[in-house]
Amino acid sequence: MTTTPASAGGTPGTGRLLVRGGLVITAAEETPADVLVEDGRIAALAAHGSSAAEAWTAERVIDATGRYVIPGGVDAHTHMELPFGGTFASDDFETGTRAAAWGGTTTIVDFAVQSRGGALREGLDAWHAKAEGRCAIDYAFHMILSDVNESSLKEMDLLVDEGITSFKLFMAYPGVFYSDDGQILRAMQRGAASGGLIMMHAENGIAIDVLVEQALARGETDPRHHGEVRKVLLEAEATHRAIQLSRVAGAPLYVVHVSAEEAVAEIAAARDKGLPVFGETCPQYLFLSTDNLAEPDFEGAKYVCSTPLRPREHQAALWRGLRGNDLQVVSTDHCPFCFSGQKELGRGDFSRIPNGLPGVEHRMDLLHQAVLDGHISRRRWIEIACATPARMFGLYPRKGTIAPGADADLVIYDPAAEQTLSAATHHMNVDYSAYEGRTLTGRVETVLSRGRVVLDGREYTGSPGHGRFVPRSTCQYLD
Ligand SMILES: NC(=O)NCCC(=O)O
Ligand SMILES: [Zn+2]
Ligand SMILES: [Zn+2]
Repeated sequence: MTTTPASAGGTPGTGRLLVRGGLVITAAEETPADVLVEDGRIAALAAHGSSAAEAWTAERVIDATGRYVIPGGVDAHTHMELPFGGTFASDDFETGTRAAAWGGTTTIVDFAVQSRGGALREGLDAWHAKAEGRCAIDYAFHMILSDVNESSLKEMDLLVDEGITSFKLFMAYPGVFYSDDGQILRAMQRGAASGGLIMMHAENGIAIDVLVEQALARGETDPRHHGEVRKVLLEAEATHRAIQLSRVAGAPLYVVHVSAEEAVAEIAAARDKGLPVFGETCPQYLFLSTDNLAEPDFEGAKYVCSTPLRPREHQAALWRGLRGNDLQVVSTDHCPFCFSGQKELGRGDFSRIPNGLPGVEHRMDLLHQAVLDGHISRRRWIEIACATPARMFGLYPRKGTIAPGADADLVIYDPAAEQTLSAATHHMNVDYSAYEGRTLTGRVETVLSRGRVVLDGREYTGSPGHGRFVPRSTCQYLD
């Protein structure tokens, strides 16, 4: 084990802190080691009881005996304050990043939005203004392209240069975020040239809108019909089409919020050919299903998101995809809307229910439960939740691992603590929990963000404005 000194930087003034006695888990290894933090960075690791570790002194020593010491989570898909369906996602950057910290996530990558007819710059400036001075943890941005034209294509290059190195396109939501195949191909070509990674919402939105209209005409207005019209075949078809377009453009492709077995199969087939195609899924597709969408008295609205929740049988393919690396990342797609006053906008018309689920607080814990349930290994947990999202989006090794020189974004995790998820106890600004009453084993105990303790033995010690914008390099998962 090395004891490399930290380079200058990080968070000056946070001093020296020592995490003693824990099991350090990264994507690469599990090591019983002490971790020395200096000025906001990892300074060194050394085996418990080694002469190097015994010689260390620090202003604060955290006893991690019986605990895991893991990298802070990297959630590469959040939507704080997203405008959608005439309302806004209910977490802003202050409440959303605080909830993320409670759940052991220390970096989010949120989506700045280009409005139709607007410039990328305007959208990016607006998102900087929303986030600056408010975040408890570090943050970065992707850019949503809602209007691919000559000028926005040119702007893509400028954004890559300033650390916005990924762009989301939508094959869904005609008239809102939707891009046609020609626009998609052009954006992919531009991304291929500049290193900007294209992220795809892969659902055939044109066909879905026909089915929505027909369903409503038949009087099928309940939330469960949202799942029925957004058919598996239309996710698979769009995934296939996106892959073919990316091949034509010579561009890598990252498919977001994959929910259907058939879509995983498309990604797996592309990867079998050696193509740079990657997939992300989310906890809601792994733990929830159309049974939730069918809950009576409009309760199913709590589970309306797109791509939609699928029948439970799809979950096995998602877990298999995560184990076999056909899917690389689990992000939350955190996009909360309160049941009262927001989800209720769609009473009598499921197509008016704002799309999205809360989840930024629970990703690390749900995936730890998946370790205990035998779906993934401990190291794979850290790989899909920390290391790979950091590499995929140009944040590694500053984020996503525990190594000398990395930011001291650390989580002391109690693998034996029991907790019950509930809206009464969560920290997200939303009036329901998608996991109400679910009992999990494992809980975040203490969290460091760049060496600063932001959660201290389940007491919140963070503050808005500690979190900084992190410009990203281009995708490192292709290296
Ligand atoms: N996923 C969802 O339902 N809402 C957020 C927007 C998106 O990611 O498509
Ligand atoms: Zn999407
Ligand atoms: Zn999203």
